[in-house]
Amino acid sequence: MLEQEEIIYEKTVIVGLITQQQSEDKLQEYLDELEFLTYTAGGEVVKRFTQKLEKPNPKTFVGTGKLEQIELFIKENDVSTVIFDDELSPAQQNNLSKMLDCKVLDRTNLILDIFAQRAQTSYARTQVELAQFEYLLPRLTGMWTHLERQRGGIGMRGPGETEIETDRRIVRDRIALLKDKLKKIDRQMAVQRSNRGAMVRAALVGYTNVGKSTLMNMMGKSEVFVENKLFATLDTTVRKVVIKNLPFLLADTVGFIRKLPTQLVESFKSTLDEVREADLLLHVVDISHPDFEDHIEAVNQILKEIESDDKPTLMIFNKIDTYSPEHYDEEDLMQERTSKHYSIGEWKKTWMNKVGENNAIFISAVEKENIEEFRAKVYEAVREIHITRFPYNHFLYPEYDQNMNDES
Ligand SMILES: Nc1nc2c(ncn2[C@@H]2O[C@H](COP(=O)(O)OP(=O)(O)OP(=O)(O)O)[C@@H](O)[C@H]2O)c(=O)[nH]1
Ligand SMILES: [Mg+2]
Repeated sequence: MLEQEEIIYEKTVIVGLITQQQSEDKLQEYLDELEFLTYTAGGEVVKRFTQKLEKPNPKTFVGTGKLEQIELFIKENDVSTVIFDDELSPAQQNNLSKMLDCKVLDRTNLILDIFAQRAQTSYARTQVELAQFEYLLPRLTGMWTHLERQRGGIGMRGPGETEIETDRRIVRDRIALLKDKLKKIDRQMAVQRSNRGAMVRAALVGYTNVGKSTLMNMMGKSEVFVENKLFATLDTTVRKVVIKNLPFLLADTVGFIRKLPTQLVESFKSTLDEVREADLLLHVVDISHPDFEDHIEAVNQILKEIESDDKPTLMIFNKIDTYSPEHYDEEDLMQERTSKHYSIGEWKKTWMNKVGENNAIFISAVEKENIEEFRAKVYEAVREIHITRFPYNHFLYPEYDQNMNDES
């Protein structure tokens, strides 16, 4: 008999602020996401704490009263971890872990932790480790500042300082070593990429958990790890795909997220090279997610950061099978009709207007809805690039519907 592995989830509370830039609704969305991240990392959120503040308290992030509430709750409910929705400064992190006497994490921490948990290959592990050390380095300085203040400067220049200096040196050395290691792997990967010849290269990009790997499996008949958790994919997988005799390369890539730690974007640069060097992007969107438009924004922002925002792009709206608009009551004169009430048809019109009729596709990868249209539009987009690159074999690849019957 198979032994069932029991997963024990750590009891966790999450904390976020309502500020002028972050309305209550927005905060709840962020906290939903933070809760999903926590679950992915192995935590169970038992309570959310929120507070209205103009800006975070520089010492403790939340105000004193709120902190007392949190402390009490933690004691009474045996909570082991508190996670804050924004990046904490080294000082805040120190103060909070002392005062709350439990594990204190922030969003960056949590994401780094998930990446560390999920990194499979030595390449991914190296990239994550580098990001973790980059995150740690300024925090070692913070630890020192805190000791210095506590025990005073004079007479403290003994072992304390040496210790931290040593720690910092170790971390810096480690960072240099990891960067070196990555450089070597990068060179190998670049060679691999250049060996792939002149085939058109497409990359699946998008927010985490939208269905990129599911689509990849569907297209490439390959088995890529799919899971309803965040960041299932950390390594780029490239497969040769053939639609109607036209071969091209398709890459599945790491999912993006709002407030992605900068350390991660940097250390994952080489993974993201696959995106940077792609001829065509398939930007996958989970239309059933209430914040999908924010997700598109966040993805576009990261594409801009890696200088890939000007590539030909197909917008793939996935999971139409689970999309349901909010109910709109026409009798209710107080209620305004907004995009939350749009039908799939209305979204189609909106996006086709925005990006062009051929560049917006609405599908369900799981229920296999509209897959024929998806294949046709991807074929057309690849073909477009292909015939610009190889004008002489134009005739080999006719328009999609001219060879509909010739299944390949
Ligand atoms: N209902 C529904 N679920 C889907 C669809 N496509 C994918 N999913 C589910 O969405 C979840 C995430 O799918 P993945 O393919 O792992 O998503 P991903 O974009 O690769 O995620 P990361 O690698 O984490 O960035 C899985 O549980 C899939 O089964 C769809 O069309 N409809
Ligand atoms: Mg994936």
